[in-house]
Amino acid sequence: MENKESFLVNRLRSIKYAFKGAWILVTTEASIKVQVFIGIIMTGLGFVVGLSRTEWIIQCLTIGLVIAIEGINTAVEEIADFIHPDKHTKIGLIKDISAGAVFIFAVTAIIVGILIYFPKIF
Ligand SMILES: Nc1ncnc2c1ncn2[C@@H]1O[C@H](COP(=O)(O)OP(=O)(O)OP(=O)(O)O)[C@@H](O)[C@H]1O
Repeated sequence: MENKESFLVNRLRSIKYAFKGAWILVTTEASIKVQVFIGIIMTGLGFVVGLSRTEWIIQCLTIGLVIAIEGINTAVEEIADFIHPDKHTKIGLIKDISAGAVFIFAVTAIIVGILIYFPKIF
């Protein structure tokens, strides 16, 4: 019972830290703010055009993944700056690769958006 309680307390503490991290991202990171803003606009647009259940699922997943990957990119940048605050080609490469991963999914999200909205608008 004691183990079960400490497990639950630990899980709740992890959720608290995760909320704290999400709050830091949403309130301090310009790129995350932009993605959240786009997510809100797309959600509004979804109601306007009347997305199907499947389209809502795909849109929610896409918006969530864009923001989550952007968040991981921010964490990579923070680690890079922490372990090596000065300029270094390796740090530049690490940041470029991390930004590249964000870019790949951002392009994917645009393609998903075109596939969902193009037939509804045109
Ligand atoms: N310490 C460094 N050493 C070498 N190159 C760096 C370093 N820091 C940044 N760079 C180069 O500058 C680019 C931008 O880095 P930066 O940390 O400013 O990211 P950013 O995309 O501007 O971040 P944000 O998403 O916070 O705006 C990197 O992708 C990398 O090419």
